[in-house]
Amino acid sequence: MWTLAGQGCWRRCALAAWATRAARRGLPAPRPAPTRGAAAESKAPDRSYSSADRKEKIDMSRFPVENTRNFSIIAHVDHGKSTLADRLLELTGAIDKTKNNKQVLDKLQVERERGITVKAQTASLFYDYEGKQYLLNLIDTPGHVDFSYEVSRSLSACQGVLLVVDANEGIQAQTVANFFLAFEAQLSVIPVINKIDLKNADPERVEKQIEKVFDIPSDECIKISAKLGTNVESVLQAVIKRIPPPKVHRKNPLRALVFDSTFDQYRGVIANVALFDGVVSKGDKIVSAHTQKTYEVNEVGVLNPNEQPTHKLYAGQVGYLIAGMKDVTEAQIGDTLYLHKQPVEPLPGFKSAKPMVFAGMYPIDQSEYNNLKSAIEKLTLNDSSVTVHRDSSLALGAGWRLGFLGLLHMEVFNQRLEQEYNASVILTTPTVPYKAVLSSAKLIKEYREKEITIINPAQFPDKSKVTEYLEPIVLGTIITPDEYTGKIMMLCQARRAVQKNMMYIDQNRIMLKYLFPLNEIVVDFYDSLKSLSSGYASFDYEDAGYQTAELVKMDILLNGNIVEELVTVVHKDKAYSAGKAICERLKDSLPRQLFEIAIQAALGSKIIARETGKDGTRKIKSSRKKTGGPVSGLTSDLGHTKVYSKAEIIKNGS
Ligand SMILES: Nc1nc2c(ncn2[C@@H]2O[C@H](COP(=O)(O)OP(=O)(O)OP(=O)(O)O)[C@@H](O)[C@H]2O)c(=O)[nH]1
Repeated sequence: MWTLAGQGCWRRCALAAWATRAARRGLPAPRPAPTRGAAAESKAPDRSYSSADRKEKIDMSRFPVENTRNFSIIAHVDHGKSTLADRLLELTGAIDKTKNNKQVLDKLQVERERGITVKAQTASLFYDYEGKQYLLNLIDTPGHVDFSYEVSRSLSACQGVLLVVDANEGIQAQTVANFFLAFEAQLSVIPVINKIDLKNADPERVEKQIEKVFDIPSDECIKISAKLGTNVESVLQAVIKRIPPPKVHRKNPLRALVFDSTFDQYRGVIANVALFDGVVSKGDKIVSAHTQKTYEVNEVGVLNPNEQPTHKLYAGQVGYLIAGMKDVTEAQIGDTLYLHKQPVEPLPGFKSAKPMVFAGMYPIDQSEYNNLKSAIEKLTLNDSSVTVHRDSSLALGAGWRLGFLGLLHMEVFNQRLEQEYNASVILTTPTVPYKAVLSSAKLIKEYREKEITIINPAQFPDKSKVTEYLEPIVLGTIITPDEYTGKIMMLCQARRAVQKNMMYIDQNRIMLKYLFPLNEIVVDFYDSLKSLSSGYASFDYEDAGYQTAELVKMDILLNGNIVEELVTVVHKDKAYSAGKAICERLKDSLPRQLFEIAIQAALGSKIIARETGKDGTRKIKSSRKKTGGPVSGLTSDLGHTKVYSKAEIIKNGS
């Protein structure tokens, strides 16, 4: 069994291993800052590669493996990753220095509107240092937990990371989660303390936190202001000195990992590749290990940060490749590309993402089904963490049941469908994936297995047909000033959480670890946590498997008829309060009718809550917030979101 002491022991072992590994890797101690002359020399970018010279193809053979570094920027949300990336792009001449450079790598409309990174973005930087030309491949990653799959994938193309920590906020929950992703991938970690220009910045306190939690000596921290550009040059130099070059072989046959891809309607699939072996150039015949199809390479290049064609790409380099793949199913993220007639052992690829919430997605009009299908296929090429199953509903017709990594992820996917593919959808109640161990021989025969996963509450099997139900659980990390600890503990208890660990990361900040049932945190836990800690507590979670739970299926009836799309699964102890909340919300949200509507929540044949709907029509506000906020479509949820009728959605056009 997992005990408090056990966990501490695990962390100590992990950190000890980390320290040994760092020492074994021979990470150099931080060197003295370069002399003014050296810094001034390295500051001048080599204009032969810069934005002024985009038409010339870059000769990538000028960058031997030992002069190549691949690194990601990781951090808690809003700690300044994208701002640091802007400064690094400016310093290396990839973009001109103007006041307008704000989060240049956040290219998607949704990222600009919400001010968050949702897609990892790559940029190849060219940098002269101590008389050598370096190729620095940077990947800017998202900070929010819902997009951590992007981070773990990006790390597979890197040998090191810049771990950015806000000098005022200090280590937060996602700093810890992201550090351990890098640690497990055995990457070199360079801690960067950002925002030292802030009035309340306390970089010395943050240094101590980093030493205590990650066992990284405080003199390895680099203190910067990404906003003002203070000391950013030393970050580039640390990348060169402390991150090892990739271990690759240019003389071996080509082995390229597709770590991201997008679909362009004119050019087909554009695959982002990291070359582990060999060379690839225009005209080469390549094979996809996944589909075994052969293609001719039309273009290769690097992102600087826009596409810049090159003659070739060499092992150790990260770039893009276009090879006439016209179908979105042809370029899978995680695929290995190799040269025709020179087969290689495919690279391990990526662990597939584990969806945390599922929701039904339907076209508003069934005649739009094929267009929506094509839009979902193209978008899931770019966001491979979304899982798609076909589904259908009596009221909504043919559609899909989509799996997302969280509610923000679901909202962002929905928003991207609207903005990038002009697709309007109806989205149903989000639900977490429950499991049931079947006892009914008939059902076992039907499903062909004893333990089934239920992603649609309408298909939740009756208690008489199962041995036990299981619910997904997560290990949550909360970091908070200690004055809020009591209130937070009460909140966690109310959410059926079990405390696993508690430690001070400095004099007045505490890190709590809890095992939570996923359905207790997926909707509004973060908002409650923020509000009772005046915004100071942060939260992150990771999958922790399943636990036995007393679950019940709750039907919602309108005038005695079960509405399949509103069926939910709840914990037995919370059924009454959840039923009451849903009925009350429905009463407020249903369109005005000429007659009374009985709104009921029922467990089997037993009615547990009732409201009478008369004139509850309310205008639907289409406000969007950074987290939470309504999604378009027919959604009730686990008792927190409004319920929109299909007619309302069409009428309001949201
Ligand atoms: N004062 C100050 N503000 C900064 C600094 N660096 C970033 N910021 C601000 O912090 C906010 C968040 O910066 P981003 O670069 O978007 O942070 P991020 O880590 O990329 O955010 P996500 O991608 O959403 O995780 C922005 O308002 C920046 O202007 C800094 O050095 N000093």
